[in-house]
Amino acid sequence: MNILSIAGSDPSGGAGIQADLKAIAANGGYGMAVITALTAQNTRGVSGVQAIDGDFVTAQLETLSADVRIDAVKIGMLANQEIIGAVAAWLDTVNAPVVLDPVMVATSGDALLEDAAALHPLLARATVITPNTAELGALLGEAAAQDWELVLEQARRLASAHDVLVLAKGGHLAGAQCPDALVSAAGVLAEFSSPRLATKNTHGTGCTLSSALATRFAATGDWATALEQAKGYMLRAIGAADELQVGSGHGPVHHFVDFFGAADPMAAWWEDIAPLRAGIDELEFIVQLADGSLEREKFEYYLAQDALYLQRYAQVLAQASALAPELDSQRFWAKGAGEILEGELQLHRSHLVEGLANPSATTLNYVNHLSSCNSSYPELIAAILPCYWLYQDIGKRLAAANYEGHPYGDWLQTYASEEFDESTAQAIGMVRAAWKLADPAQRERMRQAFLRSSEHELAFFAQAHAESVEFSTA
Ligand SMILES: Nc1ncnc2c1ncn2[C@@H]1O[C@H](COP(=O)(O)OP(=O)(O)O)[C@@H](O)[C@H]1O
Ligand SMILES: Cc1ncc(COP(=O)(O)OP(=O)(O)O)c(N)n1
Repeated sequence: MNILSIAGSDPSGGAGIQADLKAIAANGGYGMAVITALTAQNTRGVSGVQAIDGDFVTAQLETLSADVRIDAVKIGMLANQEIIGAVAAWLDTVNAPVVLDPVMVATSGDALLEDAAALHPLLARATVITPNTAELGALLGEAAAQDWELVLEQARRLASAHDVLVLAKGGHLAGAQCPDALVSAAGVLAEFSSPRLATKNTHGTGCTLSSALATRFAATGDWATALEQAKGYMLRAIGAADELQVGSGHGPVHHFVDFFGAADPMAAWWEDIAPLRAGIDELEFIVQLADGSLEREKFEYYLAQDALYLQRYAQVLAQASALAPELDSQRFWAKGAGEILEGELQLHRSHLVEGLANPSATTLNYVNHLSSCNSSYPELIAAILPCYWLYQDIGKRLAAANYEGHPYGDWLQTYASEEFDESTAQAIGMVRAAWKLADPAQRERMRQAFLRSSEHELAFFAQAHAESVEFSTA
């Protein structure tokens, strides 16, 4: 997908054309750039602006569109009326979706456009306009809204006045959440909210979000989907902004967080439990399960406890779904809960002759640990993860040991399927994403929740043989 950014240059690389090209590439597009203005700018502010001649902006645009197919256009800083006129005239000659970020003022407070009203001829030519609260107010000739209801109301009026979609953004409001909504003259079409991250490094968020939105729309053809994806990307990029050390003011977001973010914490956690994993492999229960010599009574004891555990685990997954910050993770955890209730528990019951037993102390300890994490989404999913990851890991070795006529053959196969691999990879990805957004204290609580659950897994496998487990990863 070829995405054109028409915008100003920010030499610090956090906003403007430089941010646009990074965000377009990070979202899978091929970025192109027509420059409207040079700024002398760093993370502390703008010290100068030199606009490009309107005729030369036209020359850049016409030369490009004479040769290259353009799948979406993102417009940022336009500096003055002459450039706005040049861009508006060129837009009449092309047929591509247009995301217009009506850049007026930088985070530092410096003006980047002479007059808000000058943008009016462009508004009806755009497909989506992405004003922040100050820009939304300025386009309507009103004060900036201070609450989300008024932002949505102003966005609806702007959409109606110019027959355009408006992306209302709540980044500048107070509160723990940052809501964004796609608004038409008829009202809100889609709304996505994210936690407000505690960082001063938000330089270029508007440029980045609008470029990601244009790119994701070119790829998906659906504005709501594009916004959901762009917002998720934005959150990850802001979440990793502090990893970069650029300037002493408002630094940039981490545009390539998905490629070059900090060393993978999940790999470190997996290493932390390496001795524990080796301990599980050596348990009599696992060894005998693999070679088929495990007494049926012990297998049934384990299965009965596991069935009790899974009933509770399904509730914990449902709770993770309820706490999840966005749709993909809500769906994933809810689906996991459903699969346990409809699939896995059936398999257990098919092996059990009698009704379910009472939970053992080991089982209760494990589910109590999960419950103790259930008010914090990051900690809860970190506690949930070992049950996916360790079973997938052990499942591979058990499946390899399976043989024709193995007494527990169908059970050995369950955790070695491609579907389970996929679910485990997704669960790891979601914990990793939550970790990236967490502050250091919360990251440590997540790690502890993961380690404790891993210990409970070891104890759980050991209980049928009443093997004593003295293990701590602390
Ligand atoms: N501290 C933050 N935490 C999470 N998201 C943020 C934060 N600040 C801005 N955003 C998001 O960045 C995007 C750009 O928003 P905003 O800051 O309102 O626009 P602009 O950069 O144009 O002033 C929005 O999706 C907003 O929710
Ligand atoms: C050259 C240039 N263009 C736009 C901006 C403002 O960008 P924005 O994404 O609104 O980011 P903030 O800096 O306001 O967060 C800019 N500074 N320079």
